[in-house]
Amino acid sequence: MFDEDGRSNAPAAEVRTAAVIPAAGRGVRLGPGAPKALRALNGTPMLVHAVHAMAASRAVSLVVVVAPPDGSAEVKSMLDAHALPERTDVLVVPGGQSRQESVRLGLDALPPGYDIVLVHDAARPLVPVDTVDSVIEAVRGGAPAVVPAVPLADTVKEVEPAEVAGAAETVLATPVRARLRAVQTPQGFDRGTLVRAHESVTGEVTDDAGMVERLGLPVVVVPGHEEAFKVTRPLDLVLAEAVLARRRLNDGF
Ligand SMILES: Nc1ccn([C@@H]2O[C@H](COP(=O)(O)OP(=O)(O)OP(=O)(O)O)[C@@H](O)[C@H]2O)c(=O)n1
Ligand SMILES: C[C@](O)(CO)[C@H](O)COP(=O)(O)O
Repeated sequence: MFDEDGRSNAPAAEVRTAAVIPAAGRGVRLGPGAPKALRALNGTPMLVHAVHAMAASRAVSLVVVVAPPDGSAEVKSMLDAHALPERTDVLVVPGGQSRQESVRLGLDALPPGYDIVLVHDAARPLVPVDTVDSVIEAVRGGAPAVVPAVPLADTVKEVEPAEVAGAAETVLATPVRARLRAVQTPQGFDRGTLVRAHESVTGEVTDDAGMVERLGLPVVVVPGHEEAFKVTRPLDLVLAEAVLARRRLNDGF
């Protein structure tokens, strides 16, 4: 669908979209307990919220869940207990040792016929459907890679990391905050571009769009959303449940 320079050469209307959800992480920063994606938010596993957030978009017709290595059966029964719209199929595959490996395993399991791929953290269970749709729309519009992002509230410093744990760090620089963005998921891709990135880019990367950047292709930014935050530390669980409570109030029940 895209040539080597990232230019689109397919009509948008024929394109089908799948979402890959890496959910195989432990959640070390969240503390002891079940793998993070399987932990409950208001009684429903975080992963189930994330799958439903993808399925809320009418454009998404397949969700590939990348489960904790020994957790595929548990994930399947969790998903069976929470019906998805009829238009949405689900596949569950076991994950790997790193997020990058888990995403690649999800991509390997994608059947033909899906030309746009979203990659969405199970750890961002509350992303609103409008954000998902903006990402898809930008890929349909011709971008090889799209990220949702929000401006930063804090000033950011680049530091020289301490050589010994606990020692003071020193500041090297203060990047201009107005040029910085905190990047969220789902990140959206032309499938061929994402597969090529995963085949050819090695070394440490913290997101999929970063791999596309290394191919020298443009990554387009669309507005993210404050509710698309990543559940990483214990306080994030409290915040996520508060967001769900606010949504229930706004929905009138
Ligand atoms: N081997 C891994 C590691 C991470 N992930 C997924 O990647 C997403 C973002 O990762 P992160 O929030 O860092 O999750 P964890 O790796 O579980 O967290 P931690 O670093 O605290 O252990 C999560 O949905 C997580 O399940 C994955 O599928 N496979
Ligand atoms: C992909 C990501 O959510 C974009 O912000 C983030 O980089 C994942 O980082 P993590 O350390 O694997 O949580």
